[in-house]
Amino acid sequence: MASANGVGVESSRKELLDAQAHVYNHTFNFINSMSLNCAIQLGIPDIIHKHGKPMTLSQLADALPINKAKSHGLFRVMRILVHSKFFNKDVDEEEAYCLTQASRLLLRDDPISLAPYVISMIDPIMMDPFHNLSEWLQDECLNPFFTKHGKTFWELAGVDQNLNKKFNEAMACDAGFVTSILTTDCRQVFEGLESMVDVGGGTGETAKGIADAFPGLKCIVLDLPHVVGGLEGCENLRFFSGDMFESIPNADAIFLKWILHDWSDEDCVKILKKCKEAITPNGGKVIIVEMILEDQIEDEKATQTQFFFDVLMMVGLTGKQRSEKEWSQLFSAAGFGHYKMTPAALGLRSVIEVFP
Ligand SMILES: C[S@@+](CC[C@H](N)C(=O)[O-])C[C@H]1O[C@@H](n2cnc3c(N)ncnc32)[C@H](O)[C@@H]1O
Ligand SMILES: O=c1cc(-c2ccc(O)c(O)c2)oc2c(O)c(O)ccc12
Repeated sequence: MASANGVGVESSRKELLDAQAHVYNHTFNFINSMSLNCAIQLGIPDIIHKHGKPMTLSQLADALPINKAKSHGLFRVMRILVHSKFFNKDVDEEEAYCLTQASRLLLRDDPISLAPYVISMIDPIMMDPFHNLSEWLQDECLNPFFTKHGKTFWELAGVDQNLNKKFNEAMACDAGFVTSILTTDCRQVFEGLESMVDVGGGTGETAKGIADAFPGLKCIVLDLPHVVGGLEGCENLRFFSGDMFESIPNADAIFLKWILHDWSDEDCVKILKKCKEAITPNGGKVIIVEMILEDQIEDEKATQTQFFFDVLMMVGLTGKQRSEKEWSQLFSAAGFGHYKMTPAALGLRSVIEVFP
């Protein structure tokens, strides 16, 4: 209803238009992900890096295997990525593109490149299940991934070599950055250990980084046959094919990075009980690298990203992200006595040591 001076109409019209813009923005937020995927597929960060100085649109178009008649399309994709701070526009002379810290993390040959991670997560096999979310909420299936593919993610990764390779590379690319922090800022977590099993350690990059930093530490990577099959260890690192729900090799410490967030509370208790059986009595521990959902919202973007990961685990697997209270309930249910958290040791993720 119009107020006497019409302000009501104006503010309600502005509120309505803002709400409409909000709906449009969220409907097309995926274009950020798709533009990022496009830039990585074309190798744009590497091409700009190799150019050695800010690169104009025409120089970039000439360096790319694209149809030059579509250079304006390239401009429009780059405009999105400049807006989302993956590239800067240097305007000293002609407008030219340069890298930001985020796009430096997308350089293919960088030891901490996240390019493989983006490529894996934007793959249609991984993305399609999101279209089944509402259907899954109404059906009896395990998760939207199963609704879409008729298999669990681990079952499909066991038979689809391309999916398996892309995913393992995605997980591996997280290792370099994480181990550089774990073996410095969190060095005390590993000091004094003689043996450690990285359960679900993938292709071993994280364990290798830790084994290199602690030459006296005997490390084992336990993972499924389609992940560790054929992998060769080195001095103090070896691979072990098995099922963490069946048996975990004994060690002073069990390392669980991005494992428990994959699984339901019930499965996490099963895994943690197997870990408790495996750790050395009197001094053994479980080392967990995971997110800890905060109750109070401080950094909205970090919280949103953690919520993204939470829904990701619901869609792709049977897991979730957990608050400190939820973590402590799991530890208690698995028979552990106490825990020590190092919150945000790894930015969005924390280090949790759990003791019998
Ligand atoms: C999300 S990935 C994390 C990999 C690695 N920890 C990292 O952070 O990069 C989960 C890992 O658990 C492994 N996994 C799944 N089910 C398993 C099982 N039953 N026994 C052992 N490993 C398993 C997967 O093959 C995968 O390598
Ligand atoms: O275990 C994981 C599984 C998935 C995953 C599986 C099926 C999907 O359909 C999907 O979209 C994502 O994604 C992960 C991830 O993104 C991480 O950062 C760490 C671990 C995982």
